[in-house]
Amino acid sequence: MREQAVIIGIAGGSASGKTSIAHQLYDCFQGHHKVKIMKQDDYYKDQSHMVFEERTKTNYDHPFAFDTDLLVEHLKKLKNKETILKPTYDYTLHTRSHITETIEGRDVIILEGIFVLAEKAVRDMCDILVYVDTDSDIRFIRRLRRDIEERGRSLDSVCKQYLETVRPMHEQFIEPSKKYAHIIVPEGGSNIVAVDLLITKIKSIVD
Ligand SMILES: Nc1ncnc2c1ncn2[C@@H]1O[C@H](COP(=O)(O)OP(=O)(O)O)[C@@H](O)[C@H]1O
Ligand SMILES: Nc1ccn([C@@H]2O[C@H](COP(=O)(O)O)[C@@H](O)[C@H]2O)c(=O)n1
Repeated sequence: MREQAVIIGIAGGSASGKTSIAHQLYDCFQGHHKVKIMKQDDYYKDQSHMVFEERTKTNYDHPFAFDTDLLVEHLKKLKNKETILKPTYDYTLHTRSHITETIEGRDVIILEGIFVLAEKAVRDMCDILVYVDTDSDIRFIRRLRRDIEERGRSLDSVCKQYLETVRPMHEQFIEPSKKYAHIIVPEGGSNIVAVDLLITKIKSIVD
């Protein structure tokens, strides 16, 4: 087994299927290796000093919304299989939760998030860079359903946020970051062939 962890970065638009692919990779490797899924969203800046109303106005699709310095610091430690104390995020409150997770050294780190490819310091930490490419209408429908069911949002708030920030920021930052990908996966987690190829490639590095 390698002395350093292998870091797989998975980027793509909101609701493109990053989490689904991350879980498929996790399920494949976890019996043989120590694996951890890391969510870039856990590194959204803490906003507990702001009132809730103010937090709803943040642009969550701009790089400034993230504490990228902390994420990179943690990735460096994870690369060397050192332990980190990872923050966790609460989408219903728009800020960090009080829970901190201790993550000990792992062989494989699967990092997923909208800016994994767009942020140079983050992508430079990854051994394999994946972009999940799913059409925007499909992503919007999935996001609408998910945000209402799981993130405590209303139909109006999802539509407003999508038009005001999610869509323009996707076009400005996320879509252009596709050029940094080693592998582009159309149709997200339902693309079994692409996920199989990805698994084969990761195995060749890890084993
Ligand atoms: N291939 C698919 N077909 C139908 N729904 C999907 C598919 N992939 C993901 N979803 C759903 O879409 C939503 C977003 O998927 P997810 O993998 O969490 O995307 P991301 O991590 O990119 O935001 C989730 O509710 C998930 O269940
Ligand atoms: N308080 C927040 C924080 C983030 N978001 C949205 O989450 C999206 C990223 O997560 P995915 O699982 O969809 O990749 C991003 O587009 C933010 O708009 C939010 O709505 N509220």
